[in-house]
Order: sequence, then C-alpha cells, then structure tokens
Amino acid sequence: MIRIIIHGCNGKMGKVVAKLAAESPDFKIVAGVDKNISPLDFPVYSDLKDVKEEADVVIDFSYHEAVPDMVKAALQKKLPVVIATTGLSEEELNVIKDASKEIPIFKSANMSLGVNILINLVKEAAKILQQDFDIEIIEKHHNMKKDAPSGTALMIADSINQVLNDKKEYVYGRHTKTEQRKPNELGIHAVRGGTIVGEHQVIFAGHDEVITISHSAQSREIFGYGALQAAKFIINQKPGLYTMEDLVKKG
Ligand SMILES: NC(=O)C1=CN([C@@H]2O[C@H](COP(=O)(O)OP(=O)(O)OC[C@H]3O[C@@H](n4cnc5c(N)ncnc54)[C@H](O)[C@@H]3O)[C@@H](O)[C@H]2O)C=CC1
Ligand SMILES: O=C(O)C1=N[C@H](C(=O)O)C[C@H](O)C1
Repeated sequence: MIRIIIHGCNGKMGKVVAKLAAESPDFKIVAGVDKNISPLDFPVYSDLKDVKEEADVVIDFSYHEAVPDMVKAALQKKLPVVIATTGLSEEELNVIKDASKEIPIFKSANMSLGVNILINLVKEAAKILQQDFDIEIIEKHHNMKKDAPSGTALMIADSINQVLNDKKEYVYGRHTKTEQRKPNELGIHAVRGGTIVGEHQVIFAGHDEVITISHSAQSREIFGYGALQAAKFIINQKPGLYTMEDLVKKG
C-alpha cells in the first residue's frame, strides 16, 4: 500500500485525490498539508516539515508560491514528489529542477492520459501543417482558476514548438493588437466561467479550412487518477525529473 501525503489537501483537487485513494486498496492518505488546516479524515498540517507520519510520496495540488518550500521539505525527508500545481515561475521551477538531482520528481501540468494523447496528435498535425496553417490554442476553465493561461495550454504550445522548424512566438490574447496576425505567432487564449473543469482546443486555421483537435475534461477525477498512477510510478524511480511521457511509455 502506497502511503501518500497530499499537499493542498483542502483544495478541490486535494479532496478528489483523497476520495480516489480511499476507494483503492493500493493507496492510503497518511497526512495532508494546507494553509487551510480544516480537519479531514487524516492529520492536517500547515507545513510538510512538521508531518510526523511515515510516507512514500507527496502529491501536490496547491499554489505556485507553496511549491518551493514543499519541495525543500520533501528533499529533507528524501520523499519522491508528484507536482501537479501550475503557474510556477522560472525561479520556482529551478527549485524543482535542483531538487530532482537528489529525489525523483514527477511534474505535469495535466495528469490526464487524454491530454497527453492530444499532445501527441497535435505534434503530428503541427509537423505537417506548419507551413500554411495558423495555430491557436483556446483553453476554458472554471471561474475559480487563479492562473492564466493554463499550464496545459503552455505545455501544448511548448510541445508544438518542439517539432516545428521555425519556433512560434506566443501571443497571449489580442486586445492590445492593432495589426495583422504574423505567421510566426501562436495565439493562446483563456476563457473563465462557471464550473468548466478544463477544455483545450488546438486550432489549425488554413486557407478555406480549419482543423481542431480538442480535449474536454468531464470531471476532476481524471486528474486525480493520473496523479495516483504517477505516484505509483515515481516511487520506483531514481532521482530525476519525470513527465507523463515517461509514465505513458512505461505503459
Ligand atoms: N496537473 C493537473 O492535472 C492539474 C493541475 N491543477 C492545478 O493544481 C492546483 C490546485 O488546483 P485546485 O485544487 O483546483 O485549487 P484550489 O485552490 O481548490 O486548492 C489549492 C489548495 O492549496 C492550498 N494552498 C494555497 N496556498 C498554499 C500555501 N502557501 N501553502 C499550503 N497550501 C496552500 C489552498 O488552501 C487550497 O486548499 C492549481 O495550480 C491547478 O492549476 C488542477 C487540476 C489538474
Ligand atoms: O486549475 C484547474 O482546474 C486545472 N489546471 C490545470 C492547468 O492549469 O492546465 C490542468 C487542468 O486543465 C485543470
């Protein structure tokens, strides 16, 4: 049984991970960490370094500013970490990169298998369509999401640029634009409203035709399930930085 500490345990995703773990014989939540220390079915702490319970892995669905201290505490405890939090700054990402030299860290802006399949499809399309098609990404999320654009949208855009001969320049929204779209642009647009779980559309707009490749999350459980699978994967890895690609490859 894999013993888990949830960082961000009182959040929307933290509660989904706890629910899914409780329904599986493979996982046990031994403690949670959150700045909101409302009680749950396991001990809740405000700081990972204060957790007394023995664990095998930390799963993080929190807030970007909370991640560096969590990672440093996991390093002290020699605990592998699954990082799902998005909106991380370069400085915060560097803390993760440095720590991954000593502990295994799994990081993905999207833990769903579906989005990672979408990324593979989009990369294949981009290779073929890169000359004559304009590429734009539209992401839609609930009205409580704090970061924009989504980490998934940025992950998709980066994946596209990995396969292009000429890299695209990201353009975030166009309200300041008073000029024609340049061919080297990749537009990224964020829609916020209601309880939208997470939608991503990649549009390839050509002359007289448009190709759209999209993913729509119907519940947060797809992310929680993916994070638990990532936890099962990461506890057997050497120090390093791992992604959904490594997990999908493992099968
Ligand atoms: N990689 C993936 O598949 C997914 C990633 N996410 C990301 O996960 C993060 C959390 O998403 P939600 O659960 O919807 O957000 P949320 O706002 O419901 O939960 C975040 C939790 O973190 C806690 N928190 C915030 N600052 C903290 C701090 N400094 N120290 C300790 N705890 C702190 C909050 O109190 C809250 O309980 C976001 O960055 C979101 O983009 C969300 C869904 C899927
Ligand atoms: O905040 C969310 O809800 C989500 N955030 C992630 C992101 O920023 O890509 C993943 C998913 O789309 C849900």
